[in-house]
Amino acid sequence: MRARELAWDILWKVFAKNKFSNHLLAKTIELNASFTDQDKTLAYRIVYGTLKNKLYLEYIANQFIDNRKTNQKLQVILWMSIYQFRFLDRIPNYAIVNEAVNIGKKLNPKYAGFVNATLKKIFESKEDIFEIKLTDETKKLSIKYIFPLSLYLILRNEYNEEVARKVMEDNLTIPKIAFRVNTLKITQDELLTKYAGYNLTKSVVSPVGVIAEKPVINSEMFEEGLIFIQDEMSMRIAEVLDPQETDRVLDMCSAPGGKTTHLSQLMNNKGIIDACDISERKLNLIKTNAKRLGITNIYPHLLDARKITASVKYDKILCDAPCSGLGVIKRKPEIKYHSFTNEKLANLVEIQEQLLEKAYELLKPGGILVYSTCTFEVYENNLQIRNFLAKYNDLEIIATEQTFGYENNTDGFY
Ligand SMILES: C[S@@+](CC[C@H](N)C(=O)[O-])C[C@H]1O[C@@H](n2cnc3c(N)ncnc32)[C@H](O)[C@@H]1O
Repeated sequence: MRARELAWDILWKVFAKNKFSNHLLAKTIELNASFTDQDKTLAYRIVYGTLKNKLYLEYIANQFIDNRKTNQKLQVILWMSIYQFRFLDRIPNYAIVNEAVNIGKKLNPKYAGFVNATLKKIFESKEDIFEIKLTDETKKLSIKYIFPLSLYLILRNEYNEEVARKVMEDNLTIPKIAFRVNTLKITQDELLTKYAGYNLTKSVVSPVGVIAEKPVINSEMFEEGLIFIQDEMSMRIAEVLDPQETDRVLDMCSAPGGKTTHLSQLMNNKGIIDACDISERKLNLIKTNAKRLGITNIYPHLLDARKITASVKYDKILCDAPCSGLGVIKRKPEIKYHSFTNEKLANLVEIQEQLLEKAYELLKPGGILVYSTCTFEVYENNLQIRNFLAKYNDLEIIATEQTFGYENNTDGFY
């Protein structure tokens, strides 16, 4: 499989089957051992570039096709070809067209002519096809910021125009490369000195956060378990729970272990952390991560946390609930395009409510519960907690906070 074919395959699965591009890219590249570094870079750039700009690319393509009558597989070929034409230097037009025609031909020999003719028409057009000429201001904003109209309206209704604009602008910025120092092995200052070549700076959001100017995945500091790659705002969650060395802690939805390994770090690798998750694949990542970081006080359980039947009660509980993920669209642009229906929202809200019920049952009197999500959707956040508190008069709220990604160029969290 060649780079563009691979990119098409991944984009198709993201758009048609709600899959996540990072998993698909990692898996497919692993399976294609013959891929050169150049192939990998091109595949990454086309996948992320097309995803990030999809609404704009679609707007351009729709000036040349009837999108209601054109098969979506063909539309994906057009979007990724327009992306290369508009945003990638040094790729000759004939190479873009040839590769696109080959992908079309493989899908259906009849597609080749359509792809060839449409792309030639687009590439030979005047520059003004790239201007957004819509008169409806809301639709124009949606394309300008590459932000689905439905999400813009949710933000506007649930917050206000200013917040909506800032979230939309932020969604186009490049996320920072952030990681957490594993203080079980090294201090933040020691790490900064040892790896000065990475131009590392201290985070202003978390005392163990660090920002790097270049990727740190598979670096020596990563392999040696000195760091955990994590968004800075996500680090705040374990810090807010503030677990102690003698605590018994429950992390209800813990995989792949970002917050649970941080909890362990804050507990000096002492006490007990019961870490549940329903995904076996992701739970295995906790084991791998804990091993790399030198952590031994986490006990992973493959379990639906709503069905925990433990007789023990916990000093501290973290409920980092499954959610709509709208706070992480800067890092995972596909979330914007996954359909966000009322039915899906209602289902998530119900699961979150059931998790909170279980947390209440398992919390010691005087214990502390942190409920967190990576979304700005109020039904999953403020309203969820308001309903929860209304049910029990022995619960007291210590603090609530909704953060948006635009405040510190982080992910958005509740
Ligand atoms: C937001 S992610 C957790 C991220 C994790 N806390 C971290 O910091 O790395 C939500 C997790 O909830 C898990 N999940 C969903 N429903 C669950 C349930 N009923 N019980 C336990 N885990 C669940 C998902 O598999 C997913 O890994």
